[in-house]
Amino acid sequence: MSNVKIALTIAGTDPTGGAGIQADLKTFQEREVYGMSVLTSAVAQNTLGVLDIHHLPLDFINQQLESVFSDIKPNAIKTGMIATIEMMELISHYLREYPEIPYCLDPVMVATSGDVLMEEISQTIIKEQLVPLATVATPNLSEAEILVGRSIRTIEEMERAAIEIVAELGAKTVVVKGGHLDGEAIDVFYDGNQLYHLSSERFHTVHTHGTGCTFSAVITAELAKGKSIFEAVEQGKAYITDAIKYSLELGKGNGPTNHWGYRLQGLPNERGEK
Ligand SMILES: Nc1ncnc2c1ncn2[C@@H]1O[C@H](COP(=O)(O)OP(=O)(O)O)[C@@H](O)[C@H]1O
Ligand SMILES: Cc1ncc(COP(=O)(O)OP(=O)(O)O)c(N)n1
Repeated sequence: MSNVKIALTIAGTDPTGGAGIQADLKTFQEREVYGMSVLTSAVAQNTLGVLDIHHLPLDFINQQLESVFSDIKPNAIKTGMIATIEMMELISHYLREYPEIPYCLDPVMVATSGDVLMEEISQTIIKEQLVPLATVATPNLSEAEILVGRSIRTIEEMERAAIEIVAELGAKTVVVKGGHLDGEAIDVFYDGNQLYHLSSERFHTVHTHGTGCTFSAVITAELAKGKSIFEAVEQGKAYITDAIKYSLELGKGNGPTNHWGYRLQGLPNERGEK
């Protein structure tokens, strides 16, 4: 029996490879876990934005899930773009069947480009169906705002939202990501008992497409290896920091991060920063 650890992502696509399933699989590979993927929506997008979205038929998503679970059981699961209520219901059914598998919920709602990746009506359902199943949820500021129903502009407000997402919405733990605030890049982690700040310098770059996907994919990979949630989140922060620092300057808009950036630690980046 193989000892290899296995991570599954259930998400949409990015043909330019910076976000979605493509980013998740690259990250799984870099973290040395075997990556599997179930596709929810095919998205025509690039570094400038989203052109079009095609949702896969529900039956076909179900067949993909059946293909995976009837053959190769993952050690951890991540969900990204789940656009419709029907998809959420289907996926939550599988998650409930395997409560022993750690689950990282990246509640993807809107891309950095401003394009909507989830039907508005599904925003309520994600709260009810998916958040309570999450081992760790990783909302960015605007997603956390939708989850708690008020604006979040300060670290204290991030902390209050983190506590509420665990205590009232039922996630086991949460990271409220501060990528869209100013100053240091501070994420707030709440484990149900204690609040932690994960901070890094802020890089002044437009190349942050897919940061959230990549961050949550690292967390999933580390959970698949049996790491604690805190260790997984710390690793996610270290990895995404290097991925942004050594971003590849690709595309005409908000380019992707560098999924092998952590291997370049200590070297100067494209902007001459060490
Ligand atoms: N310019 C930046 N410099 C350093 N870290 C960043 C920057 N932008 C985002 N991050 C980090 O990347 C991760 C993803 O955050 P965020 O961009 O808020 O998520 P999303 O991509 O879901 O909007 C977080 O750990 C955040 O702190
Ligand atoms: C298919 C797909 N899933 C998720 C996203 C959003 O990715 P995220 O990591 O939040 O980064 P931005 O795109 O918002 O920079 C996506 N774009 N596509």
